[in-house]
Amino acid sequence: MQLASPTETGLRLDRAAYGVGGRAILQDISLHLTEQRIAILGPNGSGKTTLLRLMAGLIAPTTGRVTVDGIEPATNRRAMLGAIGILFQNPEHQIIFPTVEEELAFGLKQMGRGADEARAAARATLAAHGRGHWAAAPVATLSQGQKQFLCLLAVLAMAPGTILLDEPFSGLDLPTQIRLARRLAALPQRLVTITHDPAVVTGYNRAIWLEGGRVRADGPAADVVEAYRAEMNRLGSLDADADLAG
Ligand SMILES: Nc1ncnc2c1ncn2[C@@H]1O[C@H](COP(=O)(O)OP(=O)(O)OP(=O)(O)O)[C@@H](O)[C@H]1O
Repeated sequence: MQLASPTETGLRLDRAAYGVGGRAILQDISLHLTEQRIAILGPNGSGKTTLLRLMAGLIAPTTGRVTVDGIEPATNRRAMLGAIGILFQNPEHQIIFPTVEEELAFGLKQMGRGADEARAAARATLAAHGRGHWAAAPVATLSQGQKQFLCLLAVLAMAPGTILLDEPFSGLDLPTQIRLARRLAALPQRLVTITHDPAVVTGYNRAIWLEGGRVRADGPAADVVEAYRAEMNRLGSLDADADLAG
């Protein structure tokens, strides 16, 4: 196997852009992400989810280049299964099978495992996280937080080197958020996390602030989060003034 050179390892975007129907959604994005904990910040509609979809290869850049360890994800979906996992904001968009075990086995089968091996690995993943009793459970009987955890287990079962998380805590109650945060913090994988909540990225190495489909700031997480928080507070106070004036 040929190893990627240091300039190719990690997630790279070289002048990547993405547009739909002539409308630019992401523009001129150049990033080389090698850190273990990376946050993506930005207001609604700034392009965060689209950026994760580009990184995962779910969409291809309209112009420019995206690579994961030197491989273009959109044209090498199979190679990406073991390289990059994505946890969507809404588990309902991720889950497609009726039972927990089938859901977990699916990704493993996609990676080329036989049906029996995939089922055994699915059960092993559940057992390793104290959820062996979930195997035969209909997914419909799980709560929102349990479904979110199932989606995380499905990603972990495939053991990707990088996990992309789109607002992993949205819609979860506080104890479930705390448990999930603890599990995520303990993972050895590289995490790229979209969030609106600066508290989520405490201890992160790097943060990227997107605005209008472009990178507005990129640097140490603490600095970017502080600048982002100050700007969001400023915008929030402008809204309040407008309300008073109205
Ligand atoms: N396939 C598409 N077709 C048309 N417009 C799209 C498509 N995908 C994204 N957009 C638009 O691009 C913009 C960025 O969307 P995106 O979901 O990436 O933003 P976001 O920063 O994740 O937003 P949010 O915080 O609200 O989830 C939005 O205006 C969205 O409506």
